[in-house]
Amino acid sequence: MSCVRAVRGLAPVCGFQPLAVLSRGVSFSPRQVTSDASFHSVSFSETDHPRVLITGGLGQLGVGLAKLLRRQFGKYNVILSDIRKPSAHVYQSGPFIYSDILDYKNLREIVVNNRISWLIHYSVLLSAVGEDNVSLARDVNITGLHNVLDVATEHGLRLFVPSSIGAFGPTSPRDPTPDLCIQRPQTIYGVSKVHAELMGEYYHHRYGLDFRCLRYPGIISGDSQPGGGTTDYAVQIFHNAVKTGKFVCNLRPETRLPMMFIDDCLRATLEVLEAPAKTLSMRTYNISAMSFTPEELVQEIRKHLPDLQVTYEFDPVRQAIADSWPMVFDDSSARSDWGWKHDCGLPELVQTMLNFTGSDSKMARAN
Ligand SMILES: NC(=O)c1ccc[n+]([C@@H]2O[C@H](COP(=O)([O-])OP(=O)(O)OC[C@H]3O[C@@H](n4cnc5c(N)ncnc54)[C@H](O)[C@@H]3O)[C@@H](O)[C@H]2O)c1
Ligand SMILES: C[C@@H](O)[C@H](N)C(=O)O
Repeated sequence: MSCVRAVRGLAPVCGFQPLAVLSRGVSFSPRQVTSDASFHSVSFSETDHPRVLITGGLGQLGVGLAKLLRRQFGKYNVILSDIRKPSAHVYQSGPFIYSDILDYKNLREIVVNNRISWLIHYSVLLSAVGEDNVSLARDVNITGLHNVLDVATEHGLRLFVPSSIGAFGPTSPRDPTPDLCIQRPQTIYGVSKVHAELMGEYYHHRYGLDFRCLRYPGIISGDSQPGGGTTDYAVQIFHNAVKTGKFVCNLRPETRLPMMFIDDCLRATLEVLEAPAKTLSMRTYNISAMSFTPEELVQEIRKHLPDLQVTYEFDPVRQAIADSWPMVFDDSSARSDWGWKHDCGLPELVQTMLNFTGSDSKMARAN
């Protein structure tokens, strides 16, 4: 069995609620917003489909999300953006635009000129690279978030910001970790994620911003590389297993972390974005699929590649981060509120990843 499934049909979604609106340097009332066309968000009755902007879209998750959303809403209704140069394939597959999340005016211009109605905020420095450059992580993850919150509020956008298992810390309950509990993360990444959750919920409460947030586990993908996180080993092992038959793991064998296949993660994102507001009892949800240790992953891969050789040389920074994160994620609220259900467990994940990396390396050898 592999982890491939059709996306649910598009349900109609409601527009933003015209409560008091926040604007940089300008304060205006809901009535003024309605009368000023240049500040009015696109309502779904005008277009049928949302107009989507994805920030930080050239990382591990953005290209896959754009592909999914373009299938659902049309190629030209989904714009990828980043500060990096896209590959020829990405550039040819749909609209791409340069956007530095720290440039507020540029962000606003893109939203206005393209009549954006959904903003999906993926720009980030992940947990391990964030510890290498705290000041940049603070800028991108916190100042960038402020820019996105303001532009989304000002223009009545639906805003999705992912959080992470990294939003929890050593004093959180780790097995299982519920939606609501102590959150005292010990990384700049985790601190910025708690900040994003709280700011988004505050803007929802204070200004009516349609903020939606999922706490993703470590995400495993075949056709995109992770960007410097603690869970990266669980992607890299497949590439090494297929190419060289050897892998050096930077976490200890018994380190248990929640993980998810990318297709489940992206589908969850679309589902929560489409969920009628009345089904959301919260604005920030845990989502989960499986939890495993490096040792358990190796055992599962060895069912297909019995000669795989693995050694463990743990990286102290990543190990300390992993030891402070949830081991098992409780996502019962997402399941009961808006019907979240994962498709892919560990055996299916391994089969799917080996199919992908195997065919990928055969193609590379043939070229
Ligand atoms: N991948 C995972 O396992 C995982 C797990 C939990 C949560 N998340 C969250 O999902 C989102 C996407 O994650 P990802 O794995 O694709 O991240 P990634 O690190 O792979 O990609 C992040 C992107 O942000 C871009 N970026 C950096 N600085 C920027 C700036 N100033 N302006 C615009 N873009 C900038 C980078 O160029 C990069 O392409 C993030 O919010 C992340 O925290 C990811
Ligand atoms: C878990 C997640 O947020 C990311 N993959 C990281 O390890 O930093």
